[in-house]
Amino acid sequence: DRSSTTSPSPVKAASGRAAGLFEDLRSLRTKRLVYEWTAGSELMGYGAVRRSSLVLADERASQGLELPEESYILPPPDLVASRKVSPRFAGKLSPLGEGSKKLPQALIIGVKKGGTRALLEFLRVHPDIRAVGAEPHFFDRNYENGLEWYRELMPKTLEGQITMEKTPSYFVTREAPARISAMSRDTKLIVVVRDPVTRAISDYTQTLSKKPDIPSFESLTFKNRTTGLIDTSWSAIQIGIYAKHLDNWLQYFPMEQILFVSGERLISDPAGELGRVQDFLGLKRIITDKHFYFNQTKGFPCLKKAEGSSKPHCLGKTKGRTHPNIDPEVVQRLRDFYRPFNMKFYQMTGRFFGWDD
Ligand SMILES: Nc1ncnc2c1ncn2[C@@H]1O[C@H](COP(=O)(O)OS(=O)(=O)O)[C@@H](OP(=O)(O)O)[C@H]1O
Repeated sequence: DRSSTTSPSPVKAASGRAAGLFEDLRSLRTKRLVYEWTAGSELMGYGAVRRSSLVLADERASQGLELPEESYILPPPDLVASRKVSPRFAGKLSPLGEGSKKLPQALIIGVKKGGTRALLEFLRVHPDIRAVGAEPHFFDRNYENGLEWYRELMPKTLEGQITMEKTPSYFVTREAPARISAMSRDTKLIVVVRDPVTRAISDYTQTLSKKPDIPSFESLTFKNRTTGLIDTSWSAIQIGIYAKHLDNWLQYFPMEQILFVSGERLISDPAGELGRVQDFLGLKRIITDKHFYFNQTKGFPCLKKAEGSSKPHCLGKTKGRTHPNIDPEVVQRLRDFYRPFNMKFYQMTGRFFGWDD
């Protein structure tokens, strides 16, 4: 039943437990900030763009809003629906265009710069997964458009196929858990996490590529460089406090419904992480080692054959950028800052991600 809206008691139990764990965070020096973050943060807000923003890239750029990755700007739904069956859909959709559009049963909700595009592209190889290429931003920016609008964006699926989308900002959107739970409390959630320090630098590198005149990473990191006080209102820093964001999700979803993928392992052992994801989604392990090769030039694993194609496929040039060198002292200060939050996150998820060696 995908229309139920109330939470079962296990969710409450899980959230109670999480709340307890999170209480420990109060003892941290950062306590005051943790609680300030929940209100009025740019991250928690939505509604900057209420209309279908997916095709308004230029307009959004002029409003200073973040653009989706170039090649993933979605064409209008009508165009998608009327498109002739391409080789991309080979074996998944009959030439008659059979199947129906369903709301997603699984979502990649984050984190920004975690490796979400790689995960989605790899998952699309599976014959039982159909995914939207663009980021719909439904549960943050486009919620007012309604569920029918959202469903229209989805590809047609046949019986047994799983519909998916990825929008990395959901993980830090305060309203997202309640909204997703209202769509279906059975939604499976996947979070690709990455060392928060590297993630912050990656995030900064992306912003820098669009706005070359922004201040240095080092100066944005601190509220006051002399005292070493970190500016936790800077989104590049805030997104990496995974334990705090996760706490919000646990108010609506039990831990068993959330899978954490290691962004680092997704690079060093893509087949291993994909195995876990396929298990979590209840799918046969079809994506294996055989699907990947390590591309020396790219420096990343790539697909031997992309979805519906016979050609090798690496992610685009915005994935796997060279990061600027950051003052090692600043990196160390950030490591110290994140350590307790990382520990809490390992404790909550039951997985050691190894960011704090
Ligand atoms: N196979 C493969 N190829 C290329 N890149 C890979 C791959 N696997 C993971 N990554 C890492 O993905 C990082 C980008 O993360 P996201 O796709 O989540 O970014 S975004 O939030 O959607 O913009 C990107 O971050 P940067 O290295 O900082 O560019 C990559 O490190």
